[in-house]
Amino acid sequence: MSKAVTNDRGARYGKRPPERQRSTPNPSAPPTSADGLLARDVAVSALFSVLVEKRPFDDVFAKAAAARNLAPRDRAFARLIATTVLRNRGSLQAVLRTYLEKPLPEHLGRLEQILLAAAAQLLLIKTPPHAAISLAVDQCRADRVGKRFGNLVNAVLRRLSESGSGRLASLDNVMLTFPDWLMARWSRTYGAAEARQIARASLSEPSLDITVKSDADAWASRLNGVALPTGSIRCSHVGRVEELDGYNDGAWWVQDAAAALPVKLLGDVSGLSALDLCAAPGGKTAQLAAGGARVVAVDKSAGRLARLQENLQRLGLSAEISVADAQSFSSETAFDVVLLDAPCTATGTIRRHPDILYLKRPEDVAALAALQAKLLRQAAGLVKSGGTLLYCTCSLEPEEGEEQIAAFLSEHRDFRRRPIALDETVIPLLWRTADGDLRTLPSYFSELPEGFRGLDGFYAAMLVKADC
Ligand SMILES: C[S@@+](CC[C@H](N)C(=O)[O-])C[C@H]1O[C@@H](n2cnc3c(N)ncnc32)[C@H](O)[C@@H]1O
Repeated sequence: MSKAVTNDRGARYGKRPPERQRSTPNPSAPPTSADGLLARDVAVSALFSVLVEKRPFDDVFAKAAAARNLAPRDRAFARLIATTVLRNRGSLQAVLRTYLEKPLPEHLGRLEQILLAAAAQLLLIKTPPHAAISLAVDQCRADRVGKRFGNLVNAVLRRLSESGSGRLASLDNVMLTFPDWLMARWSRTYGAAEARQIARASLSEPSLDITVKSDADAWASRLNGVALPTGSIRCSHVGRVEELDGYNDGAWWVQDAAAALPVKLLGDVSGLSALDLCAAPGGKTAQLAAGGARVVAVDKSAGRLARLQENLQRLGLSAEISVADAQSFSSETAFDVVLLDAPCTATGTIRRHPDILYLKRPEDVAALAALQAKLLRQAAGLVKSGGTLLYCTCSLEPEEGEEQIAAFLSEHRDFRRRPIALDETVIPLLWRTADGDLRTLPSYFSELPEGFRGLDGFYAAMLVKADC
C-alpha cells in the first residue's frame, strides 16, 4: 500500500528527480515539453479562476488560451484537463488526500489546481505518467507560492500514479462532486433516485449536437452523424467544429438537441414577426430566421450580440439586432411571436458547463426567478392579440419553469397555455408535463429509445394571448 507523504523536506520522496519526457513524440499523444507545459498552465489557470475566483469557465479559458497563443490541439487538451477536473473534483480531492498525511495549508497559490490537473491526467485521461508528473512539478516550481512544494508534488503524484486508480474507482463521484444543496433540491423535486440519475448524467461528457438549415438526413450522413427523431443531428466528431463539412458554408450551427426544441414547438413560423428577447449567442434566433420569420434579436450584452451577428453572417441569415435590457424594451409594434429564453441557473446544462457546480449558489434560484418574472411581464406586453409567448429556460428548478408559468397565468388572464402537440415520434410523452409544457431531463436513459437520450435539461411553455 502507498505511504502518506508528509512534507517537502522528507528524504523519502526527495530521492528521485521528477520524471522527464524521453520518448519519441507521437502525434496522437497529448502535447509534451514546452507546448505541454503551456496547455497545462492554461488548464490550471482556468481552474484557479473558476474554483477560487468564481469566474465562468468559458470566459476565463478563452482569455487564458488566447494569451498563451495555444495551438488548437493544445487548446483542446487544456480544455479536456480542466473540464475533467471540474466533473470529478470531489473524488480527485479525496484520492489526493489519501496521499497527504495532513491537509495542505490554505492559500497555496495554484498548488491545489496543479495537483488536481495532474491527478485528472494520471487517473482519468491516462496521460503518460512521466509527462503529467514532471510538468506538474515544473508548474509548481514556477509558482511564486507553490515553489516550496515541488518535492511534495513529485512524491504524491508518483504514488497516485501507482495506486490511485483503484482508490478512485471505489469512490462515489456523484456524492463527492455534486453540491449538497443541488442534490437536496433535485431530490425534493424529482425524488432521490431520479436526482441521482440526473446528477450522474450531468457529470458525463455531452455529445456534439447540431441544427441544420435543411435536409437533416443528408447532413447526418455527410457528417457521419445520426439524425435524431427531433430533427437535430448528433455527431461523434471530437475535434474542432470549424473543420467539419458545411461549417464554413453556413449549413448548420451547434445547438443541443434540447435547446432546439422550444422553437420547433411553434411549428411553421414563416412570414411571422418574432422578437427574441434574450437572443445571444443566437441559436434560437437562427432557427426563427431559418424558418422564415422576420426576427428582432435583443440582448443586453453587446459582446454576446457581436457573436450572434457573426453566427448569423456565417449562416447567411439576418435579423434586426438591438442591444437593450429586456426588462424595459419597448416597440411600437407588437409581435406574432415573442421568445423569452430567460437567464437562469442553467442547471440543466451542467454536462456542457461543469463550472455551474462551483459558481451557482442556492440563493441564485430565487434571484433569477424574480428577474424572469419581470422579463415575462415585459414580454407579455409585446405580444400581438392572438400571438404566442414562448418561454423557456435550461434550468431544472421548478421556480424557473413550471411554477414561474403557473404564477404568470394566474396574473395574466389574457393568456392561456397552448399544450405542446403530442407527436410521440418527435416529443415523447415523458417530455410533456401534466399541464402540457415541455420538460426534458438529462437523465432519461433506459425509458426512451436511443435517439431521445442524452439531451440537456430544458423547460418550455407556449402561452397564447387572447384575441381582442
Ligand atoms: C440563455 S441565454 C440565451 C441563449 C439564446 N437564446 C440562444 O438560443 O442562443 C440568456 C441571454 O440573456 C441575456 N440577458 C440576461 N439578462 C438580460 C436582460 N435583462 N435583457 C436582455 N438580455 C438579457 C444574456 O446576455 C444571455 O445572452
